[in-house]
Amino acid sequence: MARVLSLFRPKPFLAFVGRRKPPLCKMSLDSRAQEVFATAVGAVQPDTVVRQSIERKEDSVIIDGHKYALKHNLHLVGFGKAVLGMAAEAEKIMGDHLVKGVISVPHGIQETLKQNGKEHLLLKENSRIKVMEGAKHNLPDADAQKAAEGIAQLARELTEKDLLLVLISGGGSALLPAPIPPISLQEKFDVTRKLAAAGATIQELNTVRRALSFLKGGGLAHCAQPAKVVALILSDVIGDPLDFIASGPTVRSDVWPEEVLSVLDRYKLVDAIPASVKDVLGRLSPQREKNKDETDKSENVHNVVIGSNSVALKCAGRRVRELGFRPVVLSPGVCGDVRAVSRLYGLLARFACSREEPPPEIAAEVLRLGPEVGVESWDLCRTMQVLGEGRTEGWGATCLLAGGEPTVELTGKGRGGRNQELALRVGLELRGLELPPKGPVFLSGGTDGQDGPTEAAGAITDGGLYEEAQAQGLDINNFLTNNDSFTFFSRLSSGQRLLVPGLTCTNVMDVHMLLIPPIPINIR
Ligand SMILES: Nc1ncnc2c1ncn2[C@@H]1O[C@H](COP(=O)(O)OP(=O)(O)OP(=O)(O)O)[C@@H](O)[C@H]1O
Ligand SMILES: O=C(O)[C@H](O)CO
Repeated sequence: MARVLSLFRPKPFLAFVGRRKPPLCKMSLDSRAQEVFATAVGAVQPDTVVRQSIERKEDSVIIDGHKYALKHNLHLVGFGKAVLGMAAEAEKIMGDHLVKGVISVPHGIQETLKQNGKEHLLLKENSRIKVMEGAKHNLPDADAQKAAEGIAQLARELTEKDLLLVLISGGGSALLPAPIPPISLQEKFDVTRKLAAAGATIQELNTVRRALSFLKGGGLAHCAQPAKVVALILSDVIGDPLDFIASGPTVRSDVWPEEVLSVLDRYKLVDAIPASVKDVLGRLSPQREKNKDETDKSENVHNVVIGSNSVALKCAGRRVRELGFRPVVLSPGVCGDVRAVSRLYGLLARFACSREEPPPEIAAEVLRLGPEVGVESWDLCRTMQVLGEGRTEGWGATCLLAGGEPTVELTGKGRGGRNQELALRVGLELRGLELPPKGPVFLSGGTDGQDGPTEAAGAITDGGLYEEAQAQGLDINNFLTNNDSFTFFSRLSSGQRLLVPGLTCTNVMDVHMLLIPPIPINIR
């Protein structure tokens, strides 16, 4: 254990923050990749995104171009993994105009933030916001349900003079459970757990959650009527769909029982659903009725995405330029099986490093993979154009940036995560792409700092991975078959390739990075 822990000292990741940096020419590609990752994560810190989205002007605030008068009428609720830091910042900005608040945040988060030296993300002692911790292991529980009740209660008490600020981030669904009776919390949990285990997407999961909950799918905004509602949202879903992030509690959405049943049917779960769920779906959905309510005024609700994977990639792109690379952002929506995604990055690296005009088969395969990995042909063509220019016109080093959330089909019982598995697979794809002095480097990291049930956020690899592993007696294929990427990277070179930023307090899915060094003149 002591050996494993020693791997997790946040070494190079934070090593550059607040210190004089080594000159660019002395920084390795790996160090630059870590620095860019740190910038991406820094851009979407909960306090930063809230500060950037609220402009305080005497007794009013401007949010996304809308002005709201402050008359000691502001109430605050929130739910999600990044919400504590968001709430702390919002309270600082709103001062004593904030009357009262309730937030539902992950179990143990306050203690964890203290231990990680992140006190600035905690509420002040005399805060008017009540913090309720729950949803241990990201699963809805009685504590989270109590918090959801507190949040609903606060919303119900509001009048037309009030303004409700709703802070939302990933993990919000589990932190705001409010099953529609007669469904019990356990029954609702069982349905979503079975769906998740069967491989349902977050859109499918949240379609079902919205149908079974009072507060999701616009239910919270409805409770707050006739008050004005402003929701600040840190997105952890590809494409930033307001109605799916945390199951859209402030976004009116119709619930169609047929749609919910078709999701359950797709995963062969219709027969397994309890009578209470059938009962709720069988009746005209309360949410559907509620959404037809004439008093539900949508102009009273304003939803704003204040942080996302795109925001993180944009800032990362600026840092990439400072670090001597030409940035190209492929897409913030990379998804699909990790094998297809690793193949894509391998092909793009081959395309960029090709000594001559790359064979047309490479571009053709890249374009064929597009739909499988959620990337438009247009984005693939644009990216290949930049990579091609880098090669033919001597642009120097290039850095491809992307984001999203690929999936891993679990076949083994090892310890790992999708970022570490992706990095491992890309390392194999890069084999043989050695350029003097070093070939392309690939980084994949979860912006929340935690990749699956491991202490790492991801890993950094290059084409030398296979030989390095062999020399140390590690059989890569065995580790891959067993989904044991964390054990692999922990053992390889004393864990040096692991990316271990520690708790980041935010979550905008994953960041991928392919750093391509300049192609030497003699092989261009
Ligand atoms: N041994 C493993 N190897 C590879 N991937 C794994 C392994 N174990 C779990 N995973 C993957 O990790 C993912 C869960 O990762 P994680 O806990 O980082 O959640 P997340 O999707 O980032 O959720 P959240 O947004 O709530 O943080 C699942 O997609 C699962 O398939
Ligand atoms: O809470 C949720 O539903 C997921 O994190 C997606 O936002």
